[in-house]
Amino acid sequence: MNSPEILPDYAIQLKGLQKIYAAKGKMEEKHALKGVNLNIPRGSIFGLLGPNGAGKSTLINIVSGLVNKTAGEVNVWNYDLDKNPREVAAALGVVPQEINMDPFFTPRESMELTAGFFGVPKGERRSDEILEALGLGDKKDAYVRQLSGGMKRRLMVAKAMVHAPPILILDEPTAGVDVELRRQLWEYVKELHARGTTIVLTTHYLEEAQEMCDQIAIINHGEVIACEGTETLLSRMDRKKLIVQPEEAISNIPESIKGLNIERRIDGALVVTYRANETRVMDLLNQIRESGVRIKDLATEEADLEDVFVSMTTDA
Ligand SMILES: Nc1ncnc2c1ncn2[C@@H]1O[C@H](COP(=O)(O)OP(=O)(O)OP(=O)(O)O)[C@@H](O)[C@H]1O
Repeated sequence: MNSPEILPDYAIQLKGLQKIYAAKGKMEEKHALKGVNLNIPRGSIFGLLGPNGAGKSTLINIVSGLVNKTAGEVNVWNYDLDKNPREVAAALGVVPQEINMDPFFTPRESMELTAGFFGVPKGERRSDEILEALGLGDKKDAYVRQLSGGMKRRLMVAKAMVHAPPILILDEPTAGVDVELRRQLWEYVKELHARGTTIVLTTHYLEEAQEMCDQIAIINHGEVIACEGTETLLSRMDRKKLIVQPEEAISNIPESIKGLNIERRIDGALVVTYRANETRVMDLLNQIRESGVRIKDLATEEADLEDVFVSMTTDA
């Protein structure tokens, strides 16, 4: 696409974005987005996380023009969605959650059709190069119906990149994709990012988000409840875990340490979650020892995104 002269600070900006799905039949009206403000910096790998039904797909579908917003502003690559929908579409490559592809085309044909749709001149098309990069080089001329689920998903990514958009949006890109293919997909995404593409992704795999994303927004019930650098988000959570392996198996947690935030794992280990700011590990260990538990081994773990996510999205 023709980039505007001045590169935007933000790839995507949302202001007061609202979506109300009208009541239909037995379905009640649903306020799916309740005034979302979000700034997605150009050049970031931005993770959009939230429990099922939080509003992530609604948000992505509005930005990509599949769902009409009820109120608010959407700005993509300095273009207003209401005023310049075509420029917005050209700035985005969108990989939807569901695989939707014509089974009677080959990957190469499918790429060429999409390129034609976006008006990419023949001389500028890079279909083969993109298919190659996604590990589909030897499947270029196979019918889509002959591809495995993981291959189809990678073809969706390839198609989204056909017009070389500066922003790539991936909605749950690795659901149902095996480990090896996931790795391959992420390698390609990282490569695109290194070349300057802004990446926005939703994922249920928090580990993946933690590894991939430099910024993360957490959405819950249609509202953004956190939006920060991944490191900052993790450091805000001063929770740690102390994992104690007892000398002998314990059937019940001793009364005197039940007051701690303690759990017994399936493997018999006792896991105490504590706040590093408030509690010293030595004090915990002393309490455990005094309760009669003989300690065979121990370890500590930092909080991960999973902990942050659970603590933020669990309703009190
Ligand atoms: N077309 C629709 N009509 C009515 N309600 C809808 C429609 N699409 C989504 N919703 C509702 O809006 C809310 C947000 O849904 P959305 O799909 O955006 O969530 P999500 O965070 O993407 O969830 P998931 O991770 O399960 O895809 C949900 O309560 C959902 O039931």
